[in-house]
Amino acid sequence: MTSALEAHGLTKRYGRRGDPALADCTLRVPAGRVCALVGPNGAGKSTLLALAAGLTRPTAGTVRVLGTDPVTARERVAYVAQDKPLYPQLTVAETLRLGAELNPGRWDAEAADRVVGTLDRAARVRALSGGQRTRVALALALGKRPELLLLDEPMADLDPLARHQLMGTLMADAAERGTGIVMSSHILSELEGVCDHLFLVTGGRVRLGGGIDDLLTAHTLLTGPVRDLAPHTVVEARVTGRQLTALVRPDGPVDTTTWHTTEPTLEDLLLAHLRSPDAPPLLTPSAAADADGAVAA
Ligand SMILES: Nc1ncnc2c1ncn2[C@@H]1O[C@H](COP(=O)(O)OP(=O)(O)OP(=O)(O)O)[C@@H](O)[C@H]1O
Repeated sequence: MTSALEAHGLTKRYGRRGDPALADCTLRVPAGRVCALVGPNGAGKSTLLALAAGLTRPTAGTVRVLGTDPVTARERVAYVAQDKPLYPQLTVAETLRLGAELNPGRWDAEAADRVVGTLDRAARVRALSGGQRTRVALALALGKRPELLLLDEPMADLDPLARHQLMGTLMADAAERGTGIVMSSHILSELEGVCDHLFLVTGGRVRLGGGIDDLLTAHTLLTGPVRDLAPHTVVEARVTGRQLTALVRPDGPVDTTTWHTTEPTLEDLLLAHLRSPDAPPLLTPSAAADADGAVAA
């Protein structure tokens, strides 16, 4: 099965000095999935999206999009950058016309129109609010009928109602046409129930990646007495008085006579990994790409 995005040893260094923005990333996003890219400021999320969009070249390693190199894939991919670049002097209607002209044979005026919603078509882009501009940028992206949408913090400046509405439109479209989506976001509540895949990036490295259900079931929250947690892999352990609370990746059955176990929420999982930078990385099989470039089963 073709991957939406596949990276092998992908590294990006902007200058000669300092740490790379992205370091030796090997990952795979299966086609047709809705994938979240999360991580703190400066983690490398935008860099990964820009590499996938073919806007910048890797310093080392490779990235492939829809089975080909990102520049060749551009026609089949829509990318909405964090700053949503648009022509400020054009009206909304002129911007949509430009979208149609730039995408002959592909343009879906109806889809673009749905995203623009009630926005005044005669308004100039420069007179729009940040959230309204986001609508226009997303309309251009969706109107292109892409096979893959790369969205860099798409909902950051939308009000809650608009966010909910637009997310609904995007997801309905993705479900109907099998469009893949890879989007970065800081808003965890925006992702839960919407995304089926997730990558957590910190310091330019992928810490966690795969199907969200697989990631959740690979972890267990334990509470109980302060005891050795071996043989389980400990992501985070905290002691309050005589009680231990730990997020572990079980290695074999957990002793439920000693520990009370629950499945973590997505937020538990992400926060524990963010607080424990030394926890070993984990990619589930669907997110892992073999070192020789072949896709893992
Ligand atoms: N054009 C650039 N020139 C130099 N350094 C850059 C450039 N773009 C990004 N960086 C650096 O690369 C690192 C990763 O930045 P990136 O924008 O990819 O992070 P991010 O995870 O998207 O952050 P945020 O959540 O704040 O948007 C940061 O240290 C940033 O300063």
